[in-house]
Amino acid sequence: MDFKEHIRVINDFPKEGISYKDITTLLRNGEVFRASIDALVERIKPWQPEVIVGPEARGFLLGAPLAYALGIGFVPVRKPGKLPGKTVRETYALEYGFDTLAVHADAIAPGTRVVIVDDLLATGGTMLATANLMKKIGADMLGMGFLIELTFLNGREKLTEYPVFSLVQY
Ligand SMILES: O=P(O)(O)OC[C@H]1O[C@H](OP(=O)(O)OP(=O)(O)O)[C@H](O)[C@@H]1O
Ligand SMILES: Nc1ncnc2[nH]cnc12
Repeated sequence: MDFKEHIRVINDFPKEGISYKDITTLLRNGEVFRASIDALVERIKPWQPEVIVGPEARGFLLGAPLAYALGIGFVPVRKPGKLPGKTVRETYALEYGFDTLAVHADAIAPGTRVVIVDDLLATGGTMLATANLMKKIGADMLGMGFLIELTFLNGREKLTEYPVFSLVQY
């Protein structure tokens, strides 16, 4: 399956100079959506994770069905002020701005085998912040998977501690 054919590219969104990779066109096609989850399952199952972690918002769209397919739990990493319990936080830089991420402090028991999934790797700031949150709560980080990687932004250089894969590259 050529996932790129189903990803819409919109130039100058959300700011001039950004070539936005829109996955809504992939998600709305049931066959392609399922194939993308199946492809993630194939890559991630051998790592034998106990929990999938996904950052808000697009990490939920792939992470939750992936966890369901693997028959394991899903832990959301959220933007601040959204989680009701005690949280740990990390601030990070985006391709277009700054943000903070938070996770419930008790979301994952120390030593739990965790894989993080997101739709897209750009500068790597989101994934590094998510990995740092996992470190803070004592998770055993097995690796990270992405649907899309923007290779020219060298996000992988921030993530050299971990195995990283992506299904399509720009
Ligand atoms: O590698 P980075 O430079 O950190 O960029 C990648 C992140 O940017 C996008 O999320 P965004 O923050 O736009 O939020 P959204 O998922 O709520 O749309 C994307 O879904 C990744 O999470
Ligand atoms: N170019 C891009 N397209 C879609 N989502 C993004 N997140 C960060 N950079 C992005």
